[in-house]
Amino acid sequence: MPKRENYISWDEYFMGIALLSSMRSKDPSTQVGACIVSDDNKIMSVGYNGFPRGCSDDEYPWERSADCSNDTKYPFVCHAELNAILNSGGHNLSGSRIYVALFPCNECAKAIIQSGIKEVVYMSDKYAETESTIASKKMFLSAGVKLTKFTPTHKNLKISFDESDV
Ligand SMILES: O=c1ccn([C@H]2C[C@H](O)[C@@H](COP(=O)(O)O)O2)c(=O)[nH]1
Ligand SMILES: [Zn+2]
Repeated sequence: MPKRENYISWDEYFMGIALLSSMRSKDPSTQVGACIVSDDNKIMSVGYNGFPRGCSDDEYPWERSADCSNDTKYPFVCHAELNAILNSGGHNLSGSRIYVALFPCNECAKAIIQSGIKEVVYMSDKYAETESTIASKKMFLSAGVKLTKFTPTHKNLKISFDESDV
């Protein structure tokens, strides 16, 4: 019997894991997932955006705007990329790549560069016009981090939990 032909690429596999991770996010507006992969295609860590441990999802605010910035999510939420870096358990991330649903902000860009990650594969760049993203791109360029827009060959992937589908 010939091998299956319609299998997913490495990029689709790792971006798929980043997107699956993002589905754990409680952020009602933007769910971000990240997956860090070694140069020999081993998954080193994953993360998604959420409040730090001990900071309840039900007590901290999910608002995008308020009179006081501490009544919004922004000072408190830990970004997907930073969570993925912190979740890697201190492993050497030099030469790895990170798959992200959303182009990293300037704070995540600094953490990505300092941890030795060499490539960012991103899907959405919806905040491309913001100062944060412009600063990220400037730093990535200076630091020699490769930026790759994710180009899938499959438009959608289906995951079924129906055991009769196995
Ligand atoms: O690099 C990034 C940038 C943003 N995030 C998270 C932080 C927030 O939870 C959302 C953005 O919310 P908006 O309502 O779209 O402003 O995305 C991240 O994880 N990584
Ligand atoms: Zn960020």
